[in-house]
Order: sequence, then structure tokens, then C-alpha cells
Amino acid sequence: MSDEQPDKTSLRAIARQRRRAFVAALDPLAHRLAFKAIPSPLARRIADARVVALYMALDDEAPAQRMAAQLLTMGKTIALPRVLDRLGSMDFLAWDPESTLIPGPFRTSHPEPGDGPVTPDVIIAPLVGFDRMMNRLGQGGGYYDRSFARYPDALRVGLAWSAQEMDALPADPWDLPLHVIMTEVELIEGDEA
Ligand SMILES: Nc1nc2c(c(=O)[nH]1)N(C=O)[C@@H](CNc1ccc(C(=O)N[C@@H](CCC(=O)O)C(=O)O)cc1)CN2
Ligand SMILES: Nc1ncnc2c1ncn2[C@@H]1O[C@H](COP(=O)(O)OP(=O)(O)OP(=O)(O)O)[C@@H](O)[C@H]1O
Repeated sequence: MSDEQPDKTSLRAIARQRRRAFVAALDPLAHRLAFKAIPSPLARRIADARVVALYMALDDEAPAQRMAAQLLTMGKTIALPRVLDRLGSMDFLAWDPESTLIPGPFRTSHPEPGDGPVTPDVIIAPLVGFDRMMNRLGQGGGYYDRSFARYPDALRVGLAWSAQEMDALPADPWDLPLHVIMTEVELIEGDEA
């Protein structure tokens, strides 16, 4: 554990509260339309990707599953994470949005294992907070940090409501920056290609 851990914990509490208030106050139509369309700069960046990992939103998270329809139209294989243990391990399983999901730990759900895990070319990640330096603050389990490290060539895309932006987040040595952050109002691209 680093000295920054308590700091991240209080930032998480602030960011979760802000996210809850923002989503509660959002115009219902604006909410319904958000995150459905993939902005063209992002569509270009994932043009050659085969497997795109989404997530099923919990609580007030940005609803990533809404991007599934357009991704299928683009010919992508969609994957979802499967939590393997409570220590931070997960893998990714291909998902046909028509098929049912199996309940997993932490209120998550994942596809049937089918032919086994797939390697994601793009990882669309949920987050609690983000900053303009492309830092991501997650739930604190290190699940996405470990997956980013395991698939270093995958494009790391954070999905968030704009209200989840923080001034500056602490970055631990294992934190890999996001390449792209998509909110309901803008697409933020990091300096690195
Ligand atoms: N939608 C979604 N799926 C995901 C994640 C995620 O953040 N969001 N994960 C990302 O890691 C992994 C699962 N890890 C998770 C870890 C904790 C909680 C959770 O609900 N935690 C408590 C908060 C505990 C606390 O207060 O610290 C909660 O919100 O009730 C959910 C998922 C993989 N799948
Ligand atoms: N690549 C890694 N290998 C092993 N342990 C890791 C790795 N990345 C992070 N961890 C561990 O995971 C824990 C949680 O890290 P952190 O607080 O940054 O999680 P988070 O990014 O907020 O969570 P999540 O990714 O689940 O949403 C840390 O204690 C850290 O030691």
C-alpha cells in the first residue's frame, strides 16, 4: 500500500457523490441519448480493432453497454470482463448482446465462458474519477490496472460523465494513463499516440 491510498479513498468518496448528484439531476432525454454514438475520432482509432471490451454499468457509471449496437455494426467482437477472484484478477469473455449473463462477485455479471477468454484490442473502462493528465481513479480493486498491464497494446478508453473530472489525481507507479476519455459532451485524447 502506498502513502497515497488514503488520499485516493477520500477522492473516491467525493467523486462518487458528485457522479450520483450529476446523474440524478440529468435531463432524462439527455441521459437516454448519452454514450450511444461513438464519436468519429474514436471510431477511427478503433477501426482496426477486432475485440472491444465494454462493461455493464453499475449504479451511476456511464452506460458502456449502449455502445454495443454500433460496435456490432462496425463488425467488432464485444467482450465483457469476468471477475475471477476478489484480489484483482479478471479476464475477458466474448459477448453476444442477445445472450444472458451470469452473476459474478461485486454485483457484476459476465457472459458464458464459451470458447474461453479473448484478448481485447480496446479496453473501455469504467471509472470513478479522471483528470486531464489522463489519470483514472477506479473502484480501488486494481482490476483494470492489472488488465492494462496484462494487455499493454490495448487502447485504454475511459468512459465517464463530465462531472467525474477532478483537478489532479494522484498517480501510483502501477497506474497506466488512459489514451482516450469519452464523456457525454467531449472526447479527450492524450498526447501519446
Ligand atoms: N461495471 C463495472 N464492472 C466492473 C468493474 C467496475 O468498476 N464497474 N470493475 C472494476 O474494478 C471490476 C469489478 N470490481 C468491482 C469492485 C468493486 C465494486 C463495488 O461495487 N464496490 C463497492 C464500493 C466499496 C467501497 O466503498 O470502497 C460499491 O460500489 O458498493 C464493483 C466492482 C470488473 N467489472
Ligand atoms: N499491475 C498490477 N499488478 C499487481 N497489482 C496491482 C497492479 N496494479 C494495481 N495493483 C494493486 O491494486 C490495488 C488497487 O489499485 P488502485 O487503487 O489504483 O485501483 P483502481 O484503479 O482504483 O481500481 P480498479 O482498476 O479495480 O477500478 C493496489 O493496492 C495495487 O497494489
